Amino acid sequence: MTAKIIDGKRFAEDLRRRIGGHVARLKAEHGVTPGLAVVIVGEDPASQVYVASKAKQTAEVGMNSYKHELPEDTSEAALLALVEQLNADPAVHGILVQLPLPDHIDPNKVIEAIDPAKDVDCFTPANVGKVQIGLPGPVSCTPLGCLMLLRDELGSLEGKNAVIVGRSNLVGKPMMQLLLRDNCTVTVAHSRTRDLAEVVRRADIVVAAVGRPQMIKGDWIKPGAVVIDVGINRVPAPEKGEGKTRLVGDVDYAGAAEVAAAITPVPGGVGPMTIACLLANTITTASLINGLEPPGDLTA
Ligand SMILES: Nc1nc2c(c(=O)[nH]1)N[C@@H](CN(C=O)c1ccc(C(=O)N[C@@H](CCC(=O)O)C(=O)O)cc1)CN2
Repeated sequence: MTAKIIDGKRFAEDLRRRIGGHVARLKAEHGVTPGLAVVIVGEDPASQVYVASKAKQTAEVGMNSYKHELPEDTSEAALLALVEQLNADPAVHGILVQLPLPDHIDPNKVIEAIDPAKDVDCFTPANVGKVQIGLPGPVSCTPLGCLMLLRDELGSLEGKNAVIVGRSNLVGKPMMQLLLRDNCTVTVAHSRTRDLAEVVRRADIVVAAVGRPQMIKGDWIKPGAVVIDVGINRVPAPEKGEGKTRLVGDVDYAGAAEVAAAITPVPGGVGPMTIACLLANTITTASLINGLEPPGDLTA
């Protein structure tokens, strides 16, 4: 079997087109222009690329984009003051503080300072709880993107055995909630799981979010499974020349593609969905802040 490649880049483009339509309707019918503020502290090169893409794509779909670039030595107090200012700004419907933050800043303190109504990452305790009990609101961007790709591929997920490898607050735990809500039987595996290969072999759906390059081998995959690879790992690529690198996922792509029914590539799979879902969440928060029903096609 050679797996179908799930084209996240194309899916994200289509999602952004739909988001553009929702922005236009919010403006024309309700006089609301959604605004997203993105905050970055420091010089991390990957974070700078992601934040630049977020700001560009926000403007492209017709939203207001506010980018705040703060130096590496910004104090925690100064960052918290900026978050407070954005919480109070009526033009801002979404606030995202790019992670990771420099070591001297406690990310939990910053996340907890964000008004849950504007928490487009869905990182605040209030919004994590809402996802758990199924109340309307934003949903963590990367898991939401994975869910959209899975539903598009499989239709109903009901009764599927889903194995998530990784238990992070960013991906593993919210992914578990979303798959449970779609009536999957969910197993969350992690670094201490015994017989991980055997656990993964039972999965109709594998979500790999462990952060270790190509850790999940092709012969761990059940024939016909759908594989969603969340990992983005930069590894040396001597075949491209000295000092060159390439991106790989958490799954041995070539091996898994021989047995899976469908698989996301890295790059071009889940990554682009993360930013598109951030824009989707901004529509959701802008709608809720203005007393409107969020569009059903943009959320879980
Ligand atoms: N506040 C947040 N911080 C971080 C998040 C997040 O969702 N909220 N997620 C990641 C980084 N991230 C978005 O911020 C992100 C990562 C990767 C991609 C992406 O499109 N990747 C491309 C490859 C890009 C490359 O060449 O390096 C792909 O997979 O095709 C988008 C967003 C951590 N921080």
